Amino acid sequence: MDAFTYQNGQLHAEGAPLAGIAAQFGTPCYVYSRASIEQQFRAWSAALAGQAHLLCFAVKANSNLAVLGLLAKLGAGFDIVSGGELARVLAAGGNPHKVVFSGVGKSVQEMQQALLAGVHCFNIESSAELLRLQQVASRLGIKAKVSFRVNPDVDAKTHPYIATGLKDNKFGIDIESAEALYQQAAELSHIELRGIDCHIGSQLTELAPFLHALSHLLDLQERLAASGIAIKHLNLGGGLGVRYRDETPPSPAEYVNAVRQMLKGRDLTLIFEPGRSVVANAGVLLTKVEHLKHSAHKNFAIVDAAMNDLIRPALYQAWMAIEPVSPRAGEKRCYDLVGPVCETGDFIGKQRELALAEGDLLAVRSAGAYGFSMSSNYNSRPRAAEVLVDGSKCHLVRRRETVDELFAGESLLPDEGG
Ligand SMILES: Cc1ncc(COP(=O)(O)O)c(C=O)c1O
Ligand SMILES: N[C@@H](CCCC[NH3+])C(=O)O
Repeated sequence: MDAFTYQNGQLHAEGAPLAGIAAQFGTPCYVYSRASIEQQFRAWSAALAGQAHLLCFAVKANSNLAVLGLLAKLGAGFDIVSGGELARVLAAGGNPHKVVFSGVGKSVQEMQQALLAGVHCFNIESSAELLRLQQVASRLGIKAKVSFRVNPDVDAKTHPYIATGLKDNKFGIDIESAEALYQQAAELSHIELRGIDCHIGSQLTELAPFLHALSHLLDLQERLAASGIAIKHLNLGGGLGVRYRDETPPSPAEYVNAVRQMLKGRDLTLIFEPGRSVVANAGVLLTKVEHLKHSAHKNFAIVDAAMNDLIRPALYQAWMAIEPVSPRAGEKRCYDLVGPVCETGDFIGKQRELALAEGDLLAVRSAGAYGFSMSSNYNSRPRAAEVLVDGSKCHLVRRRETVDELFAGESLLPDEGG
């Protein structure tokens, strides 16, 4: 399902015209479709029907409270990577017992917060982290449930900045040395071994790397079982890709079916941590053309959204579709769409054939994942508003930041006079 369609020549989010949203809430503005988020999450759940599982939405992909709240109501668990994300999950009504805590650098304070909240599992990425967790847990008198994130040295065939399953990446434990670590953990008083975890990268468009990694995990599970360590769950992380342009990623059902085939006969709970595949295509970034700038060899459309609002093009050279909200007749030109930020890398899209005039609205598609959640205040730009559309109703789920808020925590030096 595509929630963003032209109706009477106007781009809509479900039943709401994007031009109306821009008029009401201003631009730049993120717009999400409730139906689209729910449909994608349900596609994952349906694929796992009849299999013991936990679906933990990766909060980093889109951490707006309203989005987390919708998913919590559908029974989602959450994959978090910070104390801040845990606080968001709790504020959105998420169940802490369905939370898995990932990330290479958990602080003492964050471990404590997660233990007290009663999270389902810590995904541990080093022996140093294991020993720290043992200390914190024993101080609190709580047993920490743990899985080790192993690095299976599998090429995810994605952008190098978002590949995480190769030996050179900072993530996970070399799968060769994992067994020794499980043995060490089994001796610790406040650690309870639960699972094996991996996440080899994001925006994967083929099944083979996932299944290759899974085969390594199953080998490890067998070796551990032979040495008396029973594993209850396998966590395959996130990573399922989406279509930005012409990619043809597997559906959640195709992916999950292939995994279930390989699991046959084993009594294991499956955990997944999907982020992008749930929300990317459920969101757009709405932006307005401020100026057109033509020279002999280049046409620029300067829009009011910039790299601080959406960093994916600048950071990964990511291609995001850009569509006019009210397509106009007239000559198309080849434009680079750039933001107002003072960086040459500040672009939203390059070489796009569009007919444009000042004041036109554009929708940057597939912006529901790693859009607002990666935005910043660079150039002292307040962060965008976020709107969640439900049918023809538009809910402002985060108001635009104000300039005063940007420096509210700052202070001038004390007066040095007299
Ligand atoms: C540990 C972990 N789990 C889950 C995810 C979510 O990945 P994706 O958005 O590709 O599904 C990520 C991000 O890549 C991650 O680092
Ligand atoms: N932020 C990345 C995905 C990496 C997620 C972090 N594990 C993106 O926009 O594609």
